[in-house]
Amino acid sequence: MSEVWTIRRVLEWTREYLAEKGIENARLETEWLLGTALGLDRVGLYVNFDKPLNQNELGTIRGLVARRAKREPLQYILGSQEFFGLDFEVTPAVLIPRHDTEVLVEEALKRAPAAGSILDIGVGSGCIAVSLAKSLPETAVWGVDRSAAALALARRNVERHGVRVTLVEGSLFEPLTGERFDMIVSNPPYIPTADIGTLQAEVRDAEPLMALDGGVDGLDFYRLIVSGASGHLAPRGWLMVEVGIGQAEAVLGMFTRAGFGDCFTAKDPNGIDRVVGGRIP
Ligand SMILES: C[S@@+](CC[C@H](N)C(=O)[O-])C[C@H]1O[C@@H](n2cnc3c(N)ncnc32)[C@H](O)[C@@H]1O
Repeated sequence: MSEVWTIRRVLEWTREYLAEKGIENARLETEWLLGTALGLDRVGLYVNFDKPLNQNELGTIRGLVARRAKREPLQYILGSQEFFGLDFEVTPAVLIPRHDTEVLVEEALKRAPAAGSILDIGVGSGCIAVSLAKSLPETAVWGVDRSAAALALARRNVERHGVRVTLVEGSLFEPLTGERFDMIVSNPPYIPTADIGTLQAEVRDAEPLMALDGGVDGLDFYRLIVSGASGHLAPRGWLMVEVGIGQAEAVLGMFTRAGFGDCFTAKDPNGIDRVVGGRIP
């Protein structure tokens, strides 16, 4: 006799299965996965609790749940992540936007000229550049990344949100000869190479190494960005970067030694110094 799999039954079974696999928010994640597979929001799932699912629907759900059980990040499976109130497409070509990075956008918006120019180094999904372009429609926003696959996705996110961002491929300032900006922002790779193996499986095995590895002490990109920025900033131009836990002091030291003034740090919602900034004289 074939069993009847209702939404309620699949929800319960999947929640238990994912919890056994060590997924922390198994109930919530189950709802997201089923909702995506069935094209329903949370309320839609609940009002259809007793609806039996057909073989096609069960097959789709099985595929998504198997991916999550193998610790693929939920955002890659769902194909999106919210950042600064906007929905971004994400694929394994890019780092999943983190809410901590919103502090960098907030600090940039406090200081950005209304109609200037901003460069985002390591644009990835485009979450920072698109958020800035959305809030500053008169500003020329640029994004650079070494990854062609990341840039292709950033381009889709730029189009999705109807903004204008100039995207260029290359390493750091290399494709930007002769260009100067009123502000440079960056969330560069900052994990020390030796720590990458100790990261959560979802990050270590699924997110691009090129987005994570910051060299032996994690600070390689800050050295390169701080030393190169003055050649690409307009007078009084700001540089601001996201930093990892415990890196703010070292990065602030690089800013002051390089002659940046009005230096500051800003904390994320957990009270961790997350942004370092300053401007050239
Ligand atoms: C930590 S991710 C940040 C992505 C996105 N800006 C965000 O905040 O979610 C760093 C990005 O820097 C890019 N990247 C790594 N090395 C680079 C380089 N030498 N030049 C330009 N971009 C680089 C990676 O491809 C990745 O997209």
